[in-house]
Amino acid sequence: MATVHKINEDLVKERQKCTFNVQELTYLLDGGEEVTKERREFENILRNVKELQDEVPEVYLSHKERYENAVRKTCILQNVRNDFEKKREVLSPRNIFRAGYAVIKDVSPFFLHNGMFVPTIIGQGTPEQQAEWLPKAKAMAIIGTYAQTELGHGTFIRGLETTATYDAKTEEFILNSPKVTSYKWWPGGLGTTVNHCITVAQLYINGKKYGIHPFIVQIRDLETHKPLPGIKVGEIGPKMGFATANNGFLGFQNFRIPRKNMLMKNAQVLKDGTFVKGMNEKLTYGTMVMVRVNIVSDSAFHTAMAATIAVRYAAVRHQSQLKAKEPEVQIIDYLTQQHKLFIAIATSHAFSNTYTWLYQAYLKVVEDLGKQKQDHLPELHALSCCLKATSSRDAGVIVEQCRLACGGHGYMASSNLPIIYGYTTAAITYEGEHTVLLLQTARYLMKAWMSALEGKVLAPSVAYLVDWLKSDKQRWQNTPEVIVKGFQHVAAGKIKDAFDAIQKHVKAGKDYEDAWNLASVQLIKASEAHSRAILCDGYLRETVRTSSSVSPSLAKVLNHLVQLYIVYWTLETAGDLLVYSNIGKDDIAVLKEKYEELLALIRPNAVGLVDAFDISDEILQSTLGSYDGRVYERLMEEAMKSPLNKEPVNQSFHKYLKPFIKKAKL
Ligand SMILES: CCCCCCCCCCC/C=C/C(=O)SCCNC(=O)CCNC(=O)[C@H](O)C(C)(C)COP(=O)(O)OP(=O)(O)OC[C@H]1O[C@@H](n2cnc3c(N)ncnc32)[C@H](O)[C@@H]1OP(=O)(O)O
Ligand SMILES: Cc1cc2nc3c(=O)[nH]c(=O)nc-3n(C[C@H](O)[C@H](O)[C@H](O)COP(=O)(O)OP(=O)(O)OC[C@H]3O[C@@H](n4cnc5c(N)ncnc54)[C@H](O)[C@@H]3O)c2cc1C
Repeated sequence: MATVHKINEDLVKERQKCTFNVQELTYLLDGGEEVTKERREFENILRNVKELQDEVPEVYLSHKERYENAVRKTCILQNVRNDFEKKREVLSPRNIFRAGYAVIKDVSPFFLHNGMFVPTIIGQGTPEQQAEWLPKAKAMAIIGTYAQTELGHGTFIRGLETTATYDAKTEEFILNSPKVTSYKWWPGGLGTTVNHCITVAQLYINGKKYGIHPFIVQIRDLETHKPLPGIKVGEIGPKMGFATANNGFLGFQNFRIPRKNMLMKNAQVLKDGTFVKGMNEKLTYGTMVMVRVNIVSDSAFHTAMAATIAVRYAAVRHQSQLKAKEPEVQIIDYLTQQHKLFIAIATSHAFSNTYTWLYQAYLKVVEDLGKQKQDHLPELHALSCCLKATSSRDAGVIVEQCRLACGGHGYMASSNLPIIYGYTTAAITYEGEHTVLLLQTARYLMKAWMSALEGKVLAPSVAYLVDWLKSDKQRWQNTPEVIVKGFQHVAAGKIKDAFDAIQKHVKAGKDYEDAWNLASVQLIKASEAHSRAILCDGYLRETVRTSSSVSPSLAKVLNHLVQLYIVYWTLETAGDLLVYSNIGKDDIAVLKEKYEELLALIRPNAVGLVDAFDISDEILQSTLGSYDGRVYERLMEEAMKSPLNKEPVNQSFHKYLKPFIKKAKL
């Protein structure tokens, strides 16, 4: 029987102070009581699977052992999931995603199968293609990944070099990687796990190039798992994080696949080699849009994980005295600590709220595309780019801030903060590099500005540009609504400045492309300001919307959090607001006080707020952040698992140290 430990007394007191119902907030964050129950039930089943408990912490395993252990556990997880889903409805994707952390400390080698392979078959395949591959993929009779990036090109996908040449005689495509730079590089699970992949390649028919298209390719024998003839595949080696994601490389040499393997929901190649264009060639990029939307949700979760660890630790940790002769204080009582941590909680809420509406917008576009309507696609692309970029970047900063807030112990692998950081920082690059995505949004913003100048009606997310052009800047008030308008003014001002900068360079004789490059620092700043305005506006709206359907005590806390988020960003960007809005120095001074008041208001609820994220110890996997707060005991228990502590004297003493010391004595 597992030993039940006493909960740390500080945490007990913190939980007694909480002014709202923690469970009510958990249900709200999960999207309903039923979702929470489903999640807890599944996590509980996993908790009791003995084979999922690691005897040796993953960190002490070799690269190879770590991978093999991850595959072993991922297979068990999949089987448990299949059994669970046989009895009930299919688990929600977010619940599956969360449960994965309880099983594998790092990233699953199946991450890309569920994250991109299956969604691409759904998003890019015809009904016939879906009927052929989806049942096998969903049952994991075939395991796949998404192989787009190459050694030479990741961002500029029109420049990909893998070729798919159509041979009308045999009705096949011939895949080739002409140069070393054409090798696929990065796809998760590709190294040694998957037997299929979606390969994105340049289509050639009768010597003519038709751009990039997705192909479903079997790369390994289903029985022996050996690479098929014409396939060169392997693992790319250790990285900063993603230790068990099994990222791989892949090259093709005259590798033939049947015509039906080109995913043809959009463009098609007919038997005789006729190319039929799709409604919009950018629909080929559809899976990336979906994943960018999901990354906003991932960012919310990673921020919640880091906040949970750091807030609980800050409640348990005592260090230094505020006043002489008084006991050492809980570090959470230092205002600077609250400044580091409470924004982490609020940020997670901001991203969850943003994901809620962004995902609805995504579903609406998918529905519209089904009816051949694509009016909202450019706006969704622009939103998903800047919100992916900003949420992953902010999450990276917040996770690092939480690590710093844990002092030296935050640097321990057993705190789990390094792994969480590895995860969040990877997301800043993958699925569209940060700057590149901000520039995609900037492209949309420049067009929107032009339309605003022409008096056209704009899409809702940029409608503030028209308001800004029409009205004088509104009189400043320190209310959340007016501050959000202030963020919109900053965004509008920066968009105008970037636009004018481009025009200035063009007037001076530059090509538009060069002018764009010369203005690109301003362009990314405009895009960032737009993201912040969208995040604050959406977070405020969602909070107002939900506040009417929750208890008054919870509504009050949610209101504190959204205000904290907005005031924090006002103070962080005060310089911009002074330039572009009517805020005055005195308003900023008042907001500084307001910020301190909000920290004080949130303080009694800090532990309750992170408890409400309801991240189980198995998922958190942190010595510093466990629910019972046994920080020091756990640190010592984990240290004792070090193989170096398994013997009183390590052999290196006899081999090297002893002779070395002896020599030094002479
Ligand atoms: C809860 C569940 C959680 C699951 C989590 C799953 C996680 C999965 C893990 C993922 C691991 C990582 C995977 C990967 O990284 S896969 C590889 C990702 N690669 C990229 O993202 C590449 C980035 N590059 C691009 O997207 C394009 O090259 C780029 C957009 C930068 C440029 O493309 P292109 O050169 O073709 O286009 P232009 O810049 O010339 O623009 C032309 C117009 O096209 C519009 N456009 C561009 N992209 C899109 C799009 N996706 N949708 C709609 N429209 C698009 C663009 O706005 C231009 O329009 P205008 O001409 O009107 O301005
Ligand atoms: C952990 C991880 C997992 C991944 N998983 C997958 C996967 O499963 N499948 C897959 O296909 N890919 C995957 N990738 C690849 C990933 O999508 C690319 O690395 C990413 O899109 C960035 O492309 P790049 O590496 O070519 O960067 P580059 O484009 O070479 O970026 C280098 C620098 O150049 C700048 N730059 C590039 N273009 C421009 C521009 N137009 N304007 C201004 N600046 C520019 C960038 O801002 C950046 O600072 C993964 C990557 C990582 C790190």
